Amino acid sequence: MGYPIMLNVANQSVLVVGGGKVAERKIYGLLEAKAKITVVAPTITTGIEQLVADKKLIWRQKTFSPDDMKEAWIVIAATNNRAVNEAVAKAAKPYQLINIADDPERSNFHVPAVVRRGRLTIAISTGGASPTIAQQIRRRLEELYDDDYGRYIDFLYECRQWILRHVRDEQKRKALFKAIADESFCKRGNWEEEFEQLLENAMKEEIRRKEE
Ligand SMILES: C[C@@]1(CC(=O)O)C2=NC(=C\c3[nH]c(c(CCC(=O)O)c3CC(=O)O)Cc3[nH]c(c(CC(=O)O)c3CCC(=O)O)/C=C3\N/C(=C\2)[C@@H](CCC(=O)O)[C@]3(C)CC(=O)O)/[C@H]1CCC(=O)O
Ligand SMILES: NC(=O)c1ccc[n+]([C@@H]2O[C@H](COP(=O)([O-])OP(=O)(O)OC[C@H]3O[C@@H](n4cnc5c(N)ncnc54)[C@H](O)[C@@H]3O)[C@@H](O)[C@H]2O)c1
Repeated sequence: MGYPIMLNVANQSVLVVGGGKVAERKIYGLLEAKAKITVVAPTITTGIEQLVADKKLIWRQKTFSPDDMKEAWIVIAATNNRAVNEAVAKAAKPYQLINIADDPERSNFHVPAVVRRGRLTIAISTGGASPTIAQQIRRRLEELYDDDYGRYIDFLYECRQWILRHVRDEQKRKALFKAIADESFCKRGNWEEEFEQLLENAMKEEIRRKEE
């Protein structure tokens, strides 16, 4: 059973061995997370070519050699050659994070299907049982949690920061966090106005208590 974590890969070196369809898909996910990507492959897809032209990553046009792995924190082997993918697995140091596209057993992490909505991230893994099912579940969740929901999550983030900075009373904080995370609050849709109203009521109470 995998241990799920959210990895901060911003500005970290990632090596992708292979430049085909699978490599391209993983690269898009890595770029979203702002990783510093090097691709080693004799040929690349037109999608990856475009990323090279836009200076989003570095392409070394060559076949893999173990030296390519020196700087990398994360290594993804996605060539169409089993022996090459195996050579990548063999060259990995114990502290490197490694994903072998055709050999989950030799990988020390798997890539889940992902839904992103603002600050919300939902990752789906079937533990190697069926990537196709992971994709199906992603599509269902994408319908359930639409872009509007992402805006709501980002609104909650702003509120939370404000509350943490300005509301001292712990009970009051908790009550506010709970109120804005309520399903009916989300559904009514007047988030800003209702939040202000909630704050006003909370502050009134504070003033009244001070006067007593
Ligand atoms: C979720 C997703 C993320 C991503 O890759 O970004 C992902 N695979 C996706 C799609 C997909 N993969 C495959 C198909 C073709 C249909 C089919 O075979 O079912 C499709 C569908 C398609 O392409 O449409 C084939 C396949 N995949 C693996 C093997 C090797 C093996 O199992 O031995 C083979 C056979 C290769 C062969 O036969 O040669 C292995 C892995 N694929 C994983 C992740 C990891 C386990 C995740 C989990 O268990 O949930 C794991 C272990 C390693 C890894 O790569 O991290 C992404 C969907 C993203 C999305 O749409 O949201
Ligand atoms: N994990 C997954 O999600 C998933 C999904 C489908 C397929 N697969 C597996 O992933 C692998 C790649 O599939 P694909 O469809 O992207 O293949 P592809 O044929 O589209 O691309 C293969 C890439 O590997 C490169 N390559 C070949 N030899 C190389 C070497 N010695 N050094 C560096 N690069 C080299 C090629 O230049 C090409 O860019 C296959 O083994 C396939 O079984 C995995």
